[in-house]
Amino acid sequence: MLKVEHLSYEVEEEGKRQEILTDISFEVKDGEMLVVTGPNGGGKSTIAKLMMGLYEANQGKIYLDGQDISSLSIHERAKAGIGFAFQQPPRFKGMTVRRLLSLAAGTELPKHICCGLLSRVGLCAEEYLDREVDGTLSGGEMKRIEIATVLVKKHKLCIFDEPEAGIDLWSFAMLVDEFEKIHKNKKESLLLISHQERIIRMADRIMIIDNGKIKKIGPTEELLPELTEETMSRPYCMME
Ligand SMILES: Nc1ncnc2c1ncn2[C@@H]1O[C@H](COP(=O)(O)OP(=O)(O)OP(=O)(O)O)[C@@H](O)[C@H]1O
Repeated sequence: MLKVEHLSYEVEEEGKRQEILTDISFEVKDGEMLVVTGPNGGGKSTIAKLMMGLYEANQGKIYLDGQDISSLSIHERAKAGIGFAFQQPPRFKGMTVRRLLSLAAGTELPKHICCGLLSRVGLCAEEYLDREVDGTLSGGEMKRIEIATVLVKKHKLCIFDEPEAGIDLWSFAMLVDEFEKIHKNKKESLLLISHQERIIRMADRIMIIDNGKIKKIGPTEELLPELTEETMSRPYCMME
């Protein structure tokens, strides 16, 4: 289980301190799917980056299965069982897709396993295995390859930051199926940041982040009607 207690994060810009997140506390239980949503700039990606270890919180603690992981590096958190896919995946010149998948798996993967993984995210495997993970891949291709690096092995917690961004409708449907499978298996917990109604509907619970604070957190059946109503009356809107 992931347990987050009183997390705050601030940055310094031109000598002025700016609070990005204030007193964030929540849990993701074993096998649970928590979807984080809310207006642009609210602080969702910052939460994901704090969980991954890309940023260090100014205050608060993060526990994974009771272990305090607050000061562990990205690498150590990955070893502790956190898998993550960024909103904008990094590119690695000189590294092939097959090598990247093997690195994520922690073992040299045979061709048929790599092909199976790429097919799960809607990529025609043979075409991509020897491609470099560099600027020649489109945003949507890169995004799907990164999602495949999370699917490559079991994690205690998988974090996906806006997996829908830049993905075509056909591939998106396949990704939703993958998330559903993980969710039904109940062997991994899911923390998904999304604006997509299909993903939000799959959640066990929803957390709405607005202006650096938890605006609401609760069961999907309770929050979804409110969320739908609210988005109709303000500019923030969920994608159907
Ligand atoms: N290092 C930083 N320096 C200054 N401001 C930052 C920094 N990181 C994040 N911010 C600001 O913090 C706020 C939250 O950003 P974040 O990316 O977490 O929002 P978000 O909810 O994920 O938004 P979106 O839905 O657009 O992806 C934004 O206003 C952003 O500009």
